[in-house]
Amino acid sequence: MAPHAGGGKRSGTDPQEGAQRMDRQPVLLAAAAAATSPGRLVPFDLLYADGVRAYLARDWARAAELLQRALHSYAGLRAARRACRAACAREEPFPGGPGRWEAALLGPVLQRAGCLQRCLGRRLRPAPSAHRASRAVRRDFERREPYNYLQVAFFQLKKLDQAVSAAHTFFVANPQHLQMREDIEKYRRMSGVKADSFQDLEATPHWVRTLCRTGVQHYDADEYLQAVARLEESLSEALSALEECRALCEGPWEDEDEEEKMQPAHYIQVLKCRQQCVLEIATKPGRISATEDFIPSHLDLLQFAYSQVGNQTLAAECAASYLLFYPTDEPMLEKMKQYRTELGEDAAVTARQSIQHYVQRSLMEKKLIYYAVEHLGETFNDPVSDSIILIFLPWFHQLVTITVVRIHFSWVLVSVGFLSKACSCLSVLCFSTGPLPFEGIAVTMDSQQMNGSQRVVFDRVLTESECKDLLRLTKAAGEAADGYRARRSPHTPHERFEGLTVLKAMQLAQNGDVEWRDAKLLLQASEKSRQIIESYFTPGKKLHFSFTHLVCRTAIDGEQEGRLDLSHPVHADNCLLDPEGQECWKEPPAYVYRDYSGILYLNDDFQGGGLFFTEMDTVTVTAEVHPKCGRLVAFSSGKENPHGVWAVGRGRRCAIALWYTHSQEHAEQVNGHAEQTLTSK
Ligand SMILES: O=C(O)CCC(=O)C(=O)O
Ligand SMILES: [Fe+2]
Repeated sequence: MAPHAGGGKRSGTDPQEGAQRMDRQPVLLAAAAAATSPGRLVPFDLLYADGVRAYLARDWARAAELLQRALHSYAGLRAARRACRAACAREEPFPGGPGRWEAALLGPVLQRAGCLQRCLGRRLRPAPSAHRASRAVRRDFERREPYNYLQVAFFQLKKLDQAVSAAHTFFVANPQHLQMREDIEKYRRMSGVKADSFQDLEATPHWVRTLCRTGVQHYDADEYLQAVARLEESLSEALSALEECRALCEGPWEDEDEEEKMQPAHYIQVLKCRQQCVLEIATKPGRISATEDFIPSHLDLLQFAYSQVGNQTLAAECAASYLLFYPTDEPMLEKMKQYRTELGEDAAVTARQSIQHYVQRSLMEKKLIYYAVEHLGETFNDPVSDSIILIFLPWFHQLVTITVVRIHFSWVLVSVGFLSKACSCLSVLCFSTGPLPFEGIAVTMDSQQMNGSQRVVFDRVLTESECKDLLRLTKAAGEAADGYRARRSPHTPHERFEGLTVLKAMQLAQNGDVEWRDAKLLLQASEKSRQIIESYFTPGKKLHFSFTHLVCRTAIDGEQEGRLDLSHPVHADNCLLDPEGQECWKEPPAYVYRDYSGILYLNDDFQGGGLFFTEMDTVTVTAEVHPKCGRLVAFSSGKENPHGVWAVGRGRRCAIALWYTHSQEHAEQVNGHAEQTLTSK
């Protein structure tokens, strides 16, 4: 059975565009046919066009070879650009005083142009201009279209594992592609397909995470030599991931000719995007210790591991590097003192150069952005969390105060389409989060498996009998004398909607309409979810209840025929989605202070009602969650997590919707009061 019988062109742009160009340039065609000589990169669009021709002629072996070479050339070209951008970025001057800020912003623009041209000229043979593929072909590569052809070719060649990894790689970038979804399902059912063939060949090396995890495992097992080796590797991977992220901040270029003529406004966008990279690398990718961020926590563990294997010099170097992030960290300062004594006062102890460079560069780029905010009317919503801001003290405080007063917090979100793209690659790094505070709970899906960031599914948060009790609570509340009845859903005329808050549950218990035990269970379930979500996403940083709502959605019989709407339209929980503008406005009436959302499901005996996540366009589905008793889905409440609920076609779907905030000011008091009342019962 062929996944695509007929093997015709299925989607994407026509690579024959490249072929037309090829006809006009026979010399390059010869180059495409020739073996790649060292240092020579055959233009990827030519290889692609040849590959697709072979594909259409059903010459599978040649198609596979050419398409693979096209991908290889494309990767080589990107690597050359990355290397040049990195090299030219290093040349960007660090200004010395306030008078030179303007020059610092404008200077690099001019300098880079020349630098990039020279660098690419040295690296790319034939000349850089030969590598300028048409926009359509570039788009195909961005969408991983060559893998779509490749999987068919491999399948025909009976190279099943390669077909599967090509299919998977394509699917990761095109999760809405139904045909490929079906093919993947077919592959999964085929005997002879290994589970580990489902690899994303374009992913930030998946082994980074493995490295990091094994590093921590060795550390936990007191195997410090091995721990040091693995942690050093994963730290250096993180730093190169940062370079990669920074390089991606500068593209994709609409027109590569533009690349050499970068405008100041674009440079500022690039700087903002790079700040996002700092966030993605230094914080979000996950904490390997309970409270610190990715890079500093590596340094902390390394510092200890080196001291255990007797290398005090390197231990001291890691401690000094760590202090660049947390300069007032008492325990580390204490250790530093100890290392100095052990090594002798004369020994020079300095932070690692790579870490110094990272910290200094982030700081300087942030300064440039704030300069632009202040003087050039730029807006900036600083993505970097307050723990990282410590790096920027004391300078940061002073500047923030001035800036904040001047612009009255009117920063808006950075609207750079490529930003999320550039940075999403990093959220797959070592996502090993804080330990869960309860036994028996399983993480069923993490952000990577859900194709997004800050998303997770836990199972077994409630037992079957707890779900039953809570469902009984919803029934009893619905039947209560005070008319707490289901109304038509605010979201759809085809469903009824009942909502019960913790406070309401208590009042009903007081009236004897529901059981105290069940009302108490509602509170306990919310608190348990809060603790799970806090320890998973924000260990060490308190999450308060913002709002808790036990919601049931019931299909109205006889009103489901031909229904096309959703039970809950796609939305983000703390901002107003604007799919056309690819924006999400963090302003009222959105609940802007909500930081994390959770939904704890109670049942699955209904039809439809799945929760799904989309891209900002609200139509490209990236992940789905099927409700069932005890399943808790949690995610950050912002624009990175637009979500909706499929129509409930039959039955009643109940779940506790939970929202949390870091802001004490917006914390819901009800749960606190409820707790006092209920614990006294
Ligand atoms: O019930 C669900 O699965 C999601 C509900 C939701 O997104 C909301 O109430 O904001
Ligand atoms: Fe929501």
